[in-house]
Amino acid sequence: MSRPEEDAAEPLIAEIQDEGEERRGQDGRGEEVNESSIKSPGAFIWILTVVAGVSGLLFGYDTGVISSTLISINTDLSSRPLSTLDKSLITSCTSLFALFASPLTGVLADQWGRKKVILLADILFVVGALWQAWTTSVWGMIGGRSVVGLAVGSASFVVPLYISELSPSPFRGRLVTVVCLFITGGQVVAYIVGWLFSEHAHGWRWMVGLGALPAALQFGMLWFLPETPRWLFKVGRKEAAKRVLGRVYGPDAEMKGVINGVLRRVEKEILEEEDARGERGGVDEGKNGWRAKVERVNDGVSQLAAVGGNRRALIIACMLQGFQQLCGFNSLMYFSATIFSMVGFRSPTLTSLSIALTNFAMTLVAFHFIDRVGRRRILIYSIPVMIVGLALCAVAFNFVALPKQRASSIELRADEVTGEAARLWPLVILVAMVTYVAGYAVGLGNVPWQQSELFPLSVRSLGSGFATATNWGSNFLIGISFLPMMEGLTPVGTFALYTSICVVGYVAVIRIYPETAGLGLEDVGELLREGWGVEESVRRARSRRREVDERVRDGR
Ligand SMILES: O[C@H]1[C@H](O)[C@@H](O)[C@H](O)[C@@H](O)[C@H]1O
Repeated sequence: MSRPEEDAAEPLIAEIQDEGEERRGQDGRGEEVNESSIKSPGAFIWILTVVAGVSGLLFGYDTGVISSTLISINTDLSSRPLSTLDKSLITSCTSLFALFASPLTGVLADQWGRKKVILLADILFVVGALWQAWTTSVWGMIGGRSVVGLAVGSASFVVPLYISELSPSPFRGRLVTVVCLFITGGQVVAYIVGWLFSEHAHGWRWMVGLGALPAALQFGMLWFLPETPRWLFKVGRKEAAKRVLGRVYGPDAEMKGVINGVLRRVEKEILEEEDARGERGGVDEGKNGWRAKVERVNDGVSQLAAVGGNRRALIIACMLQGFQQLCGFNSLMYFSATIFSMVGFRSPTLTSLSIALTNFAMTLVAFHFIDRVGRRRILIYSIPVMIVGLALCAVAFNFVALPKQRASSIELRADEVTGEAARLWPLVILVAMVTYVAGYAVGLGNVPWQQSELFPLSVRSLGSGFATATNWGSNFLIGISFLPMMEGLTPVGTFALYTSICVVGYVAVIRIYPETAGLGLEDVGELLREGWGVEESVRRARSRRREVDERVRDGR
């Protein structure tokens, strides 16, 4: 965290206090009430979300395109066919480098600001895409995919953070979900591009190279967009923070009160944090230079572990990100064509498009409901659907006569599976998988990306970086273990294991994940200060819903 360089905004605090005081309701939470009366996010915030969301498109595209790339490379790299080891390394190096990038750029996002990290990710996306398109060797490809991994790792944590720090709280969930729409949309585009280019000689070079285009476009557009008001305020640029909030909320008089309310809460959080740091004997914010920076990172890490509220936020964020991956979804994303081929579908690539399309379509449903229904409730409704889908898959695999060949072979044909089972049970598996993916996309596929709202400003970036690293670590684990598990544990065992992971995840969500929908970013920290805050959050969410219903009924 850099030293606040005071700008000409000294009177601002007094102004904030006066207006904030004026607008606070009897319950002392007036700003929250004001924000909830905003009807729509406004054009500026939409433009900003869409431009930032392009990183999600790149994330989805680069992770989705690999399955068709691998089957189109033939002998183009190192003048030989790809071995199983080559394929595993090319696929998994992206998640591995993403895993390293997220906590690292979590530190950078505090020191440079959120926007500069997105710009850095764009440069990496362009370099990685062109590198892959031009490479002639397997190791060159692994190098290019690793650079893309650094880009995906940085973008996947900083973009939700950027959007959530800019969004008015009633729309924060939906606006962050736009990123997930871009991710899942990017995966659909990748499947389609893969299918279009797979027939062309060296078409895979286009598949991977095309990723440079949106990144370059985003780089150009992002220059004109602002830094987040929370980060600006944190580094002492209070007037700039106020100007950005003015663009987010609009110029009218009522909004002035809302803006001051937001600034007031941010300031209160910063002051409380400084007091706590003083008591703990933390690093002097006035110091600069590398040593002080490293000390500050150490201080951030120990704050995350030692302060109860931060620790709880970190546990919840990492738990959700871990379950998002360990429930096995990406084994379908990466290997559904292999599975559908194994169980006898004649056109496995086309069948696997149904997985990507369901994922995208149901993320649209999440987009519609996430703020109305709430994060916690949406998980409570959707995880059981995943459990049913996975359990049905495990049962159905019992009745499919699988060929004796290795599960990793994609060359199997339907006529190797005989009898009635060849017709009915593969269809049951398809329906079960689509059901599972639908449940996933509505809840677990996107709720964990709301992670930034769990952390107070002082550790928001670092905490989100660690949670994103948990996501990529678990993603890596699923990617390398799926095919061996299908062989060693059998498909029934593999899907039964994913089912039990979902059951554990469900219980954990019920016990420790509070409802954060509709709360101001600064209120979430208060909720987690003394405990998990589940009951209190559910009570508050109920009363907020009642309030909105009444407003709708009265036509306000
Ligand atoms: O939120 C996204 C989304 O659900 C993607 O489809 C999935 O591939 C990613 O791993 C996940 O983080």
